[in-house]
Amino acid sequence: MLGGGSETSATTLDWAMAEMVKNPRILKKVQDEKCEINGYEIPVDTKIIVNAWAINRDPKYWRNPDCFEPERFLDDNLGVDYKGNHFEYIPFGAGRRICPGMAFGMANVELPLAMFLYHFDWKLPAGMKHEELDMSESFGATARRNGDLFVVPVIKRPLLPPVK
Ligand code: HEM
Repeated sequence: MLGGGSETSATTLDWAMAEMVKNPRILKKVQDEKCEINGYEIPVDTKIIVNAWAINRDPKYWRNPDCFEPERFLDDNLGVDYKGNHFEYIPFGAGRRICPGMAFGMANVELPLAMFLYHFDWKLPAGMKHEELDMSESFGATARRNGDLFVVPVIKRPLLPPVK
């Protein structure tokens, strides 16, 4: 393992340096190279934040991007999942810094949501109409709802059978 790991890298470095000093044009080109991505020059120490919010709503990739249409993910042709393989949908990020808690996060969301929907029906309070529900977001590390959500649970399938 030591031989396989050190000899190979040392020989490659050795030859790379030999080729560079023998070809000064290439040496200079490599030394002059700066970090440039898609035509943008990225200076050292730049902090870059990926705007996942905008990417996940980009009309170039999403039909009716601002509409709640979860059925879009059932569409076989879409073939997009949340696991970081499809860059147009990155709720957990992608690449080597992808969210390491993805499986835990999914269980944390899916299980309670399934139980909320299976055991209860949900109504809005005081005769509020569903189209009146305020959906504005607040700014922050996560896009939380602007105000608290008030909903009235109506038992549909109790956890325990009714006592006789
Ligand atoms: C629905 C739930 C969750 C969502 C939507 C979510 C989303 C994200 C996103 C977008 C990132 C940034 C990824 C990137 O930089 O490309 C991230 C990073 C991270 N998440 Fe999550 N996350 C969730 C749950 C969790 C849970 C349950 C844990 C821990 C138990 C967790 C731990 C972390 C950590 C440690 C990082 C930083 C990883 C790094 O920078 O290398 N997350 N998450």
